[in-house]
Amino acid sequence: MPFIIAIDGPAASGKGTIARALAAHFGFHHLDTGLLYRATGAKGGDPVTAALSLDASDLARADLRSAEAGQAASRIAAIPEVRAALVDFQHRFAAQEPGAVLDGRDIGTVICPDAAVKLYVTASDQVRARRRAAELGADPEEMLAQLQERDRRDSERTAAPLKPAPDAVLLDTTHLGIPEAIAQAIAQVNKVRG
Ligand SMILES: Nc1ncnc2c1ncn2[C@@H]1O[C@H](COP(=O)(O)OP(=O)(O)O)[C@@H](O)[C@H]1O
Ligand SMILES: Nc1ccn([C@@H]2O[C@H](COP(=O)(O)OP(=O)(O)O)[C@@H](O)[C@H]2O)c(=O)n1
Repeated sequence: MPFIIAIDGPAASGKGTIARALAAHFGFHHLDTGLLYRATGAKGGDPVTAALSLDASDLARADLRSAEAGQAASRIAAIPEVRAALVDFQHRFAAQEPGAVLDGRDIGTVICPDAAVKLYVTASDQVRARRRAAELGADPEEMLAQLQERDRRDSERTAAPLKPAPDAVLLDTTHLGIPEAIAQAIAQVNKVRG
């Protein structure tokens, strides 16, 4: 049985940073599931067809990290048929030995409800906006409005909304530096791995 770590949370909370570090530390595979939605939105055309035909070149596009790609992703991510089209790929990824770390919005609730460890990573809206604005060279106030709009859409949709799984451990990174946040995540995994 592969060891699965599910990491969910709102935009720019530090999910990817923690997921990459956990995968490196434990020698696991890592999938940023947000990239699947970003690539689907960026591909254009019918989003269900786009989701079903994603290939490596779609996922390697240089523009996927932009704020615009994030907004487009969150719009198509509310369509149940788009989400359904991406489930198999995520399940196959999660089945890899010796383990996998997947980060997104619905990993602990829908995609991998039996994950060995579930983390729900948060940070205050202002801190998340500041960090993402610094990363993209954007205005923090505009970024705050964008992140809040995206979080609202992701939380209010009916299909796999953003919310913590009942058995998720909350990790608030508002006052944590990257090394501290990673250390806390590793400690949570070690509690389960023994
Ligand atoms: N604990 C932290 N302290 C300071 N900056 C952080 C922290 N965690 C992540 N970051 C930075 O914040 C930005 C968003 O982090 P990221 O891991 O991409 O979030 P997510 O995957 O949730 O969108 C990145 O620029 C990252 O380097
Ligand atoms: N498992 C997932 C991952 C992302 N998404 C959607 O894809 C968008 C982009 O996700 P992301 O993880 O790349 O976004 P950031 O948190 O990195 O800003 C989100 O706002 C969600 O709408 C989703 O619905 N389910």
